[in-house]
Amino acid sequence: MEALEARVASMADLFEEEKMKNEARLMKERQDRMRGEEQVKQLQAELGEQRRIAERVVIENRRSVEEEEFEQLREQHAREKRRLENDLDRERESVAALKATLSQQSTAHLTMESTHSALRNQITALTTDLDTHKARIAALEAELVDTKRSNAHLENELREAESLRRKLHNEVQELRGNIRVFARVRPSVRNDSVNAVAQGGAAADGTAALASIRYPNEREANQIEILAAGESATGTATMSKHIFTFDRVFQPSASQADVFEEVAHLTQSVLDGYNTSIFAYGQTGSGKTHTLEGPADCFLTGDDPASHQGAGLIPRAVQMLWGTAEALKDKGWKYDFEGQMLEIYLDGINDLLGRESFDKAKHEIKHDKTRTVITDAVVVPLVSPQQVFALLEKAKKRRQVAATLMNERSSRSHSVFILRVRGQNATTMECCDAVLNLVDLAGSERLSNSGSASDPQRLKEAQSINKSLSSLADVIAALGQNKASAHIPYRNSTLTWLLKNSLGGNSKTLMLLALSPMAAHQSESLCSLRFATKVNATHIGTAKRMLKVDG
Ligand SMILES: Nc1ncnc2c1ncn2[C@@H]1O[C@H](COP(=O)(O)OP(=O)(O)OP(=O)(O)O)[C@@H](O)[C@H]1O
Repeated sequence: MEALEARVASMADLFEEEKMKNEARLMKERQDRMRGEEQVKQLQAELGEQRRIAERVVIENRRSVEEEEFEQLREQHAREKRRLENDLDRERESVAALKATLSQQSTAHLTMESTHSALRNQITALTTDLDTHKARIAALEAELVDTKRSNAHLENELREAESLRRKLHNEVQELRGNIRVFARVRPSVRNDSVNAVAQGGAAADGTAALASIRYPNEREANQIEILAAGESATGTATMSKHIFTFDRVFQPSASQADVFEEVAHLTQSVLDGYNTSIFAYGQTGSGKTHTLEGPADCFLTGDDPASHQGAGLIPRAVQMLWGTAEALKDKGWKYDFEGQMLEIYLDGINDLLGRESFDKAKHEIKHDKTRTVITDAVVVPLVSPQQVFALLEKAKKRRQVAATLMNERSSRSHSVFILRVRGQNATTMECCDAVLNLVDLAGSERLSNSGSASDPQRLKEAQSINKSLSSLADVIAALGQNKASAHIPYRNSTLTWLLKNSLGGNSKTLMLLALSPMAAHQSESLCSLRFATKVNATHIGTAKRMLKVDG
């Protein structure tokens, strides 16, 4: 009990102690709270003060920003004002300009109105004119129809007249005999002076002396006269005059077109079925190739070498034959052409269109009644003048190759272009088959002038040329005897044997004698002129048309 009482007493002490501690703590807490509240009040007062300061700062900042903005706005307004003032000035100026334009345009408008009314009057007048013209055009159209009709009629008549002209030309040709000789004297060329200087025969001014040549019968243009210095039997110097008459003589001034004009009809007769041969004869350098072909690059002159003013007989004849064949289509004719290009050198044949660039084949010439065949030689169907020119150029190159290989042999070989023409007329059932030979003969100079004395190859060439040219003369002379039984020595040379079917009574022959104008060549010219005179004196009978009617 005592323990319990002691315990209660200690517990009461503890309780008292605890109570006192609590009160002390509560009092302390009250004190702390009172101190905190004071601090809070103080802080709140400070905070209020800070807020006021901050608000003042904010207000001041805002005011300064607003002042800046105000300043910017003021400047912007000032700028805007200036810009507007400028715009206003400009607008004022443009209004002033527009006012000026307006006043001009009003004036222009007034002018235009008066022009307009004048034009309207003009239109009325023109409309009246137009009506008149329309009526006139209608009348002219009617006239044109009439003219076309009468043109067609005239064209028909012209075609018939052309046929008649061709027939008459052939008849005249037949009456005059079928060998014609034309002589052509070439102008002096630069090479003449070069050669004369080289041979010491040039005049003091470096030019070569010209032969004394005259053309007595200007109107007929068929005579040439050469005045040659010589010696009498007693040794006195003499001057002899040699006059030669041919079918036509061309002076150095004659153009290629002038020469062709005279030869055109003859070449054209191949379309009528006449075998025709044209030989260019003369000494080396006398103008044979120039007359037949033209300048060196004559077949390379664009698409149409025949239109070149220097073009020779061959390109012109080819162009004309194709043109005429085309025109004759209206009359029912259809023509086929084929060609061969050969060279005769040392009496042998070289095929200039052969497969090899230098032909080594041995060719034989075979004849039947109308046709001549050269074995192993190329025959090319020809479809256009351009194709012919290309082949002629090829042949020319081949000849040059051979010439380079064989020392200028082109002057010492004959070149033969054979153009075979076959025609058929579906309306009349006529058909024809004829050949045009265009032959550039080798230089005709005599042995003494051919440089053959010192060179055996030259001697062989010169002998071969002489043989073939004299065979040609013999054949022509034999044909001139006009005897059915006469022996014609065609076989004496490859040239005459090749051309057998195109020489003689059945065909037309033209010898184009080329002559140099130079004094140094005068004696050769006289020889050529004498040869041509013999040919000209030959009268070969009537040419026969190689024409038959089918059915
Ligand atoms: N009518 C002419 N007009 C202008 N030049 C010409 C005329 N005839 C010839 N010639 C010129 O004279 C020179 C000799 O002519 P070309 O070559 O035709 O002679 P050629 O007789 O054929 O000679 P070759 O026997 O050597 O073949 C060439 O330069 C040629 O251009």
